[in-house]
Amino acid sequence: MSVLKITDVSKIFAGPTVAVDNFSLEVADGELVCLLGPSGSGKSTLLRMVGGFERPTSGLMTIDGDDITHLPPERRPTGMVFQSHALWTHMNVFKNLAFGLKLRGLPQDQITEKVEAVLELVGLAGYGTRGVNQLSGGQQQRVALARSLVLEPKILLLDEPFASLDQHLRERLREEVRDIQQRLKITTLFVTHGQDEALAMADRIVVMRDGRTEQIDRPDVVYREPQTPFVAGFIGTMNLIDGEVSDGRFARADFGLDIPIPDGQATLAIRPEALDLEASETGVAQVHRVTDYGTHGLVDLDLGDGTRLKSMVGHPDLFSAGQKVNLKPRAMAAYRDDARVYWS
Ligand SMILES: Nc1ncnc2c1ncn2[C@@H]1O[C@H](COP(=O)(O)OP(=O)(O)OP(=O)(O)O)[C@@H](O)[C@H]1O
Repeated sequence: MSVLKITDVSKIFAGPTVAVDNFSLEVADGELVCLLGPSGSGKSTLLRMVGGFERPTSGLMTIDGDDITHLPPERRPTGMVFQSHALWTHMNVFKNLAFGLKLRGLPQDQITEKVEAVLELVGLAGYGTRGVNQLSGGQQQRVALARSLVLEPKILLLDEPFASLDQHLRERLREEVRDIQQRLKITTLFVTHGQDEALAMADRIVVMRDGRTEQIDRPDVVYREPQTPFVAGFIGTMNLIDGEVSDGRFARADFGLDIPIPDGQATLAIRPEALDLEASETGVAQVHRVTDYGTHGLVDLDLGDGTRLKSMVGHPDLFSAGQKVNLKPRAMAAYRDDARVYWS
């Protein structure tokens, strides 16, 4: 059952800039969907429209069947957490969380009960009397999350909530938020331009480009079966090589396998972990650099014309700069005119 339904929504800013272009999406009950895309692809604008902070130029949005397209934020069953948490620094943690409940006219004992429960949920039990400025960045972001959750929204909207935090804390918080989201089974729309975050947290990822959907799928599917060269290049590390295919063979480099598509231009996509190397004095590529990461190695290769490729290897000590190698892809995809025409 879908809770949130976005149908043909567009947002055109003066300029004109088409920030969101005829976008449709259904989010199921309890699902966490990540909007992932490069800067300017319209993620934040879309999220802000769902939260009521931006008015769509056209289109329809419903929550549980009710039209919310033109409702102000406070009349929607949504809770939004912003990148900069926007907590009230002149109030302590408890008051920050209690504020919205007070506006709703809840009695004090219920307010206290709900605030304490949500502080416990985000791992900040006992922090109620702390000033916001006496908290670390990560704790402040937990309070911001708690402030949304305490109002028990049907849909949680998160706009790059970890962007200002360091890598280590970001990884911890995304696990915590995912745990909380799953425990509460709260339907969540999450904006990020971090692919790791999307792959780690999402039930489904919407890859956005120029205000449109490039692909919607489960994280593993987006990673393994990117439908367009844009998605292939955007998610994870990918070797993308343009060239001609003729009689099933890639003209620029012999990969030793047939690519069964009609002759013509193609973009090949091969993951570094799917590109095996075989040392050979007549190899088609030359090793440029070998980096040993301990758990694995990364070999940078040159196809001879300046094209760089990467191969992930289990034994980096077998390779050295200047060495010639043959390329043995175990899996690849071929794209033509922005569509996937072959994959193995
Ligand atoms: N208030 C505004 N007025 C005019 N143009 C805007 C406004 N807000 C956003 N835009 C434009 O709309 C487009 C989409 O912006 P948006 O912020 O939604 O992208 P984003 O994918 O969230 O990017 P980022 O990851 O950098 O936050 C951009 O071209 C942006 O310049």
